[in-house]
Amino acid sequence: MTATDQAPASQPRSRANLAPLARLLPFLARYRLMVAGALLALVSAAGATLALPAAIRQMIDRGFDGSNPELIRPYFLLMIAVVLALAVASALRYFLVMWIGERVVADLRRAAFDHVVALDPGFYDSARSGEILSRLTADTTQIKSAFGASASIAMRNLIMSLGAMSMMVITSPHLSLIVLAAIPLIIVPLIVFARKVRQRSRAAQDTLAGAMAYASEVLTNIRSLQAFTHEPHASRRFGTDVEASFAAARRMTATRALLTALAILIIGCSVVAVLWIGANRVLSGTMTGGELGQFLLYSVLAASALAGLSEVWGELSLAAGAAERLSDLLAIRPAIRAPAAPETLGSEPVEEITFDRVSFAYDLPDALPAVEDITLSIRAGETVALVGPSGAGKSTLFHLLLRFYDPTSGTLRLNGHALDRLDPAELRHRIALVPQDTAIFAASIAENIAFSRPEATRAEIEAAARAASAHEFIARMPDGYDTAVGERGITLSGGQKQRIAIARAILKDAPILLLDEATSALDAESERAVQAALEELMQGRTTLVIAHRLATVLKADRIVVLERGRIVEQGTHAELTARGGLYARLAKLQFDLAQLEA
Ligand SMILES: Nc1ncnc2c1ncn2[C@@H]1O[C@H](COP(=O)(O)OP(=O)(O)OP(=O)(O)O)[C@@H](O)[C@H]1O
Repeated sequence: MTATDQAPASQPRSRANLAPLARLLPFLARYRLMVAGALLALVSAAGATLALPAAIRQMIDRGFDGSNPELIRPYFLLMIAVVLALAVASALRYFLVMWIGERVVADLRRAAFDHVVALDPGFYDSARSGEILSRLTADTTQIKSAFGASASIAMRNLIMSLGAMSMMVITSPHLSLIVLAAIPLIIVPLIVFARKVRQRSRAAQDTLAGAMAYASEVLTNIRSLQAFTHEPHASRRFGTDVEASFAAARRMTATRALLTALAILIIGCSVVAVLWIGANRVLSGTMTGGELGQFLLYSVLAASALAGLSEVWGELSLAAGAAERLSDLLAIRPAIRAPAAPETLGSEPVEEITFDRVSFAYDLPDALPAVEDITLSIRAGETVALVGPSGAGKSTLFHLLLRFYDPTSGTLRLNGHALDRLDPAELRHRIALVPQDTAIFAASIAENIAFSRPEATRAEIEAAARAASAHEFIARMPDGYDTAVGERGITLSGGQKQRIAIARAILKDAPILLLDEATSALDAESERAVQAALEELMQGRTTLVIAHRLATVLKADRIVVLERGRIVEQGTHAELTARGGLYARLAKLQFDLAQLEA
């Protein structure tokens, strides 16, 4: 699966109803006071806006009849007071609502991140990490606008449209009837057009997301790209995607422009019609000029509030889609959890690791067991080498020991405690893993080593690096331990990365060591440095090693040979070679070369 395949799926989906937004109410409930303040500001601003036309009417009807110019003054003063209230309430509303939006989304991002990093590796076997990332970014941003700006606009427009329409009826029931009859004429075409705009904007977004996913894939693999001089092809492909997204955006903009023209035309014609009918009523003396002015202002307010509502509806429905996906993610329970009352290892030293008839199959349709009926006991301080063809189940044994998965049947124990009776964190504290591919983060060398123990002092980090034969190459770097290494350690060689991983494990100083030897060949000097570092690391620890090097196998106390998930042979190098079984064949094939090199 490529990032390109993921992109459209990771776009926020819109929802016909807004119910999923309610699932995020607990996040909002923490800030009740701010919400109450925002509502108060909202209602005050709407009230002030609705008071203006009434003040204007008084001004026209009383002030302009020419009998007493003095009468006009209090109305101007009143209007200034109303404008002042409007300004203060609007600013407050903006600040509070935006604050709530930003706060809720910050909480949501933290909750979602904490949640996804705690999910078990089994979840990530089937999940798309691109999609999870987009939930953390795109979906939360969508929700921010819903809880922030859009919610505020929607509520203001709802209150304004209801208020303005009520005031219209109060001002002139007769004219209101005419307007009410015209409302469907205005709204239906607008809704149809708005839907079209929404569809087109989705299409534009999806095309762009595809282009961006492709760009990110290209940048991640920039070296392969340039090695294969693939740049012109990549530029063409990206160019085509960007042009397609431009075309989609152009279509959306054209529809939107048409929608604007239509809206102005329909609303304008309705206002002129009302004005014409109203003017006739003023001329015939059944209505005052002020009344007509007031009515017109209310109808303009109501119309713009309704138009605003239809605009934010799209925004809110996108947010509802985002909220649904995010709350689904938050509702996933990790398969691996600490039991309610975990047994504890306390300060017990590691005495024995046992696999008791352990079988396990990955959660895939029709998956064969990755390991089957494994019975194995490893004593404290012992070094056991796991050997076997690719896919034999060696890494799976590591996954089970780290309790990334629970076995399908059988039990793993540490000092007699079944692993699922322990808190996974306590178990993992006792294990140091040196994987084949070292995860290097975009940070300094020191921070990368301290990954296994972030509170370690510089002296401890340096001691670990020395023990891992890494100090020399680090000291030669421009800023020593403070040298920043690129994302995924692009500036480090294979052997250097391995020694960083070993330094990490030394710093962790855990009693159990799981070592997945790297298969990639190193030059003789790096090889010796790594080997020396490993020997230092294995000192006094209970070690399980997936062995690819003859030197490692020769030093192991015991070799366990796996084939298709089962243990087929066990013994020392000499015993197993003498037996002439799978190990003898593998050793001949794999290690002859190594011996030649040595
Ligand atoms: N995350 C996973 N999801 C599904 N199946 C998996 C997963 N990891 C491994 N498998 C399958 O389980 C079996 C055992 O794999 P495992 O990685 O344990 O073998 P291995 O002996 O470590 O191989 P190698 O030496 O190539 O790393 C294989 O058939 C593999 O396809």
